[in-house]
Amino acid sequence: MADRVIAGSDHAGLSLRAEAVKVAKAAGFEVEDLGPFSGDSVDYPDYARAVGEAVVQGRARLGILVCGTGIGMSIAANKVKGVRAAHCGTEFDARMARAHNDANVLCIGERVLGLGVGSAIVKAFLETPFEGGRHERRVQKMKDLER
Ligand SMILES: O=C(CO)[C@H](O)[C@H](O)[C@H](O)COP(=O)(O)O
Repeated sequence: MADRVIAGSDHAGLSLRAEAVKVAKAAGFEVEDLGPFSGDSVDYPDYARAVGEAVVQGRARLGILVCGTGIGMSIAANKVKGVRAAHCGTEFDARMARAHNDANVLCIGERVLGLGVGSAIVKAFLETPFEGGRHERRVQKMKDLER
């Protein structure tokens, strides 16, 4: 079965979400795109919840959330038990979020990053594996905080 990514945004993240979907498909992922599909104003917590729950339920291995800044999405997604959402502003952030934190949801801001930098961050997030080792213990301690 193909590796799966699930994506969502609010109205402020439509264009970067579309780019993220293209990047994920080009990297070989099967993509589920939860929308929205018009520019009407919507509420980011609704999409953060939908993507976060889908990842935790195993419908996709990784999630991508885009809003204006990425901040609201990350705050909301991290309230879903089992989500480790990382708000990333650089490719280095994205690589470390996967390699060290085993982040399962990427949160990015279209109004801050634009499409070029945003797409590069998505690519870095999707292509970086979790390193394990000493980071396993730390990730487990984060999971313990949820109990
Ligand atoms: O949640 C956010 C800020 O942390 C997002 O950037 C939203 O996209 C933003 O708040 C939406 O703002 P708008 O004025 O309703 O377009």
